[in-house]
Amino acid sequence: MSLVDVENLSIRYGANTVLSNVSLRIDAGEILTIVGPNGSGKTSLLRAIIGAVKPTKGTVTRSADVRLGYVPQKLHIDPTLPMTVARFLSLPRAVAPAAIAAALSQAGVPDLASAQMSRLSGGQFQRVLLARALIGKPQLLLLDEATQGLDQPGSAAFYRQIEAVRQETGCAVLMISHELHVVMSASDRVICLNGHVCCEGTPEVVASAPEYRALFGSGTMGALALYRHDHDHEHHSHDGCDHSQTEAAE
Ligand SMILES: Nc1ncnc2c1ncn2[C@@H]1O[C@H](COP(=O)(O)OP(=O)(O)OP(=O)(O)O)[C@@H](O)[C@H]1O
Repeated sequence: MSLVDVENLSIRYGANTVLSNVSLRIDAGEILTIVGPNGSGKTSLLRAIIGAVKPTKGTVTRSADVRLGYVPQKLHIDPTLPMTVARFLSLPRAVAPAAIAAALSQAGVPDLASAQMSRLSGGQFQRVLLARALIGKPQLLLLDEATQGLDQPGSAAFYRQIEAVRQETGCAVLMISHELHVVMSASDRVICLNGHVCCEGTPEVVASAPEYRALFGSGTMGALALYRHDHDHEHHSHDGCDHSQTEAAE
């Protein structure tokens, strides 16, 4: 059963078309990763899925009453503001201490309830954001480059936690990531985005696809060649890809 159906989605900001004719579905319980260079429309896609951006064209259909949990890329909290983790998790609505404890435990940081937000390490902070997303018992967890700023072991541990959460709760996960070599192994399916869907499939299929290699290179699963897009691959007319539009938008 699909939780979200995106059909022929296009998003334009003024004259800038950032997504053209993107279609995808997210099924219950699957881990789907979106990869793509900077400015390729990943965040815009995610924001359209949660309803924060209106499609210019196309539709986003969420299954009735689907519960979403969103882990943002970053959240700035004024370091001079005293606030415990438990208090933070009770904003904007009060949450029972047992629910806070359960969410923190699921996020892998069971002992942090009374810690000060300003004293958390980067990895602990991201897990608290994960705990916040888990409080509503989401059926779909959306993560927007949630490991930005963490070192490689830190992000690998974070993604293992995500897999554990999926295992425990059965939620589906949609994540955006630049750390392809790390998330690829944790994903059931990968979509490579560059204003349009360049290629998609299992991690193995995407990693060996010429479109993916053109974007990310092939060394260490592309990890060393991020963000380069030479447009040296060809699209066939039947795949509906139009790079001229994306390039004009960049
Ligand atoms: N609210 C907005 N108004 C105008 N332009 C926007 C808005 N949000 C994003 N953009 C532009 O749309 C393009 C795609 O941005 P988006 O954040 O979706 O890409 P991204 O793939 O997530 O990028 P990154 O990897 O750098 O986070 C960028 O050129 C960006 O400047």
